[in-house]
Amino acid sequence: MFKHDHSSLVHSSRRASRRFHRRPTLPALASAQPPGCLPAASGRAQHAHVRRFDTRKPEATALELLAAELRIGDLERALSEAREAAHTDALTGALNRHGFAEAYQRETARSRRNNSPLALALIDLDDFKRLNDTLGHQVGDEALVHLVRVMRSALRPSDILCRFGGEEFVVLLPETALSQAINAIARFQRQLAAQAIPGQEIVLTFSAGVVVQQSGESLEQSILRADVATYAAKRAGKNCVVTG
Ligand SMILES: Nc1nc2c(ncn2[C@@H]2O[C@H](COP(=O)(O)OP(=O)(O)OP(=O)(O)O)[C@@H](O)[C@H]2O)c(=O)[nH]1
Repeated sequence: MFKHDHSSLVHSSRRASRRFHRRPTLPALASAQPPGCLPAASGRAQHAHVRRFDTRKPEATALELLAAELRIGDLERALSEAREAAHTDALTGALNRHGFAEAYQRETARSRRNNSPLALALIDLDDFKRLNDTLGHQVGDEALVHLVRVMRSALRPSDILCRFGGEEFVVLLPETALSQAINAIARFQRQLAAQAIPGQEIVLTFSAGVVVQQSGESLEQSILRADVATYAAKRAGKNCVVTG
């Protein structure tokens, strides 16, 4: 009986000790007591508490650091996705106006620094309203995606492509003189004519106005000249390139 009582005391003491050591190892964040404050228990418990603080704190810190690093990684990914979304047209993946404005600043600065020509083309799909009206907006959207895909494959990787609005796109061609820009856009025209919209038997055509940025000219002024040239291309019967 006595022996039994003794062993049960030992067992209950060991169980208490195991329970104690199984407690969470990140206590400082959630504890009602300030760090280092000893519980109102026996001297034995106080001793255990001090030991727990001394030996487990480095472990807790490593876990906290790891959790913080993972969280920072998540936040960086979310930030990069938000930045991308703010600069990109959701339908086609081309830059939107905001993204284009940034790219334009970068390219005009480079063009000035290197004294190299910077060409700009305004591209406006022909009879897009008719396509929407006859085949529906869904096919109209697919046509826009198709246009951007073909344009990407036809142009240089360094050329910058922006959906300016609706069925109107702007392409910035760095280090490109006027005659080279006309050739590039005409090549794109030929490639587009050779590829129907996937699942449809329709090819797209567009009218384009091409300019080279003049010294001291703003983006708005370049776009206006390109717009006048595009309008001239429409009046000339569409599916052609006019310079401004
Ligand atoms: N499917 C689709 N259609 C769009 C989108 N944005 C604009 N449009 C349509 O594009 C059409 C543009 O019509 P218009 O400005 O008359 O131009 P167009 O029919 O191409 O005529 P031209 O430029 O003279 O050849 C309108 O019907 C718009 O609704 C879009 O994101 N998706």
